[in-house]
Amino acid sequence: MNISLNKQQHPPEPSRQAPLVPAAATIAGSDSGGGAGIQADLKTFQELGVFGASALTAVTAQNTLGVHGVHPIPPSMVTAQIDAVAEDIGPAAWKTGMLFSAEIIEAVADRASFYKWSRLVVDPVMIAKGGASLLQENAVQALRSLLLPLAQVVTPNIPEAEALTGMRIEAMADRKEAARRIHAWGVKYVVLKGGHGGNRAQSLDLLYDGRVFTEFAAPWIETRHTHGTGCTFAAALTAGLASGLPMDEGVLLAKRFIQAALTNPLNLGAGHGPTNHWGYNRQGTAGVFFQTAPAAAGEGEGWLR
Ligand SMILES: Nc1ncnc2c1ncn2[C@@H]1O[C@H](COP(=O)(O)OP(=O)(O)OP(=O)(O)O)[C@@H](O)[C@H]1O
Ligand SMILES: Cc1ncc(CO)c(N)n1
Repeated sequence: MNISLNKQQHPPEPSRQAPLVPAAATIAGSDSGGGAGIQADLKTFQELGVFGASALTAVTAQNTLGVHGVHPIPPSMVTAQIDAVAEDIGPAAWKTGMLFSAEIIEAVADRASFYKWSRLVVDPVMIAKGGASLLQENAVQALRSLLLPLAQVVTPNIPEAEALTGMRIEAMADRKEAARRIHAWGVKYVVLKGGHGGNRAQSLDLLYDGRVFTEFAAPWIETRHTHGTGCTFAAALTAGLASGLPMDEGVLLAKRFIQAALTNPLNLGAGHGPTNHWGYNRQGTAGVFFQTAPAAAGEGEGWLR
């Protein structure tokens, strides 16, 4: 029998039938330990009923104790993966995670504007939990000037927001000022995550749409199993947007998902263990509070669901 590995002469006819599930794609690095990066994204998509596609930006040798090595993918290969997914699968939402270099950011921004993605979630990954750098220093500027203006939403943690804006963030007023500055670069929504906020009573995330601040708060969970919380949170938001949720409901879904994923740890690894991606569907979660600010006179304040 003759087996030919040659490329097909004609691309297969794309299906004209409506897909049974929404699709989303992640442009991110591989975490060999399975708790963060592309692995966390795809597991989260799957748990939330969304088909996951991917474009790999880097391979990391990594576990719960640290990052042992980083091998970036050539930018042209990142572009080729995005084109392959965009032209055939047509995801309803895209997410970026570890992008590593200014060259990869340029390639991704080029594709984002070419395909005019309306639902693009940018998680500005910079440093792994153990302290290893996942974004070269000279790439922060590229992220800010090339990618953020094309994003629907950006999800920095506090150190990332500090690196992007160059300001110190301590009080709530600083968080709001940072969100305002980031929003001014053209991104439609900013979610400033509070996992690094130093408040051991609650974890509070702030959504800013250029007009109103919405707070999403949940009880703080004392655990060392926090590897990949940022990736998982942004992936859940991406899945929500791919499923047609408006931004505030997408953030609420993400907050509930990460709360459940932190609640029942899997006890894997000796360091920062992975979160439990099954938690949301197996255990569910309660106690995520939301309020719009200014919260004066109780306007728009309350339990969302
Ligand atoms: N111990 C905790 N208890 C409750 N919620 C938490 C805790 N740690 C993080 N979160 C929540 O998890 C989400 C991710 O936040 P975080 O600020 O930790 O992201 P990150 O630093 O980008 O994660 P990573 O280190 O994986 O990149 C946010 O919704 C945050 O409020
Ligand atoms: C590949 C990868 N992406 C993102 C993070 C951030 O958690 C990580 N540790 N590794």
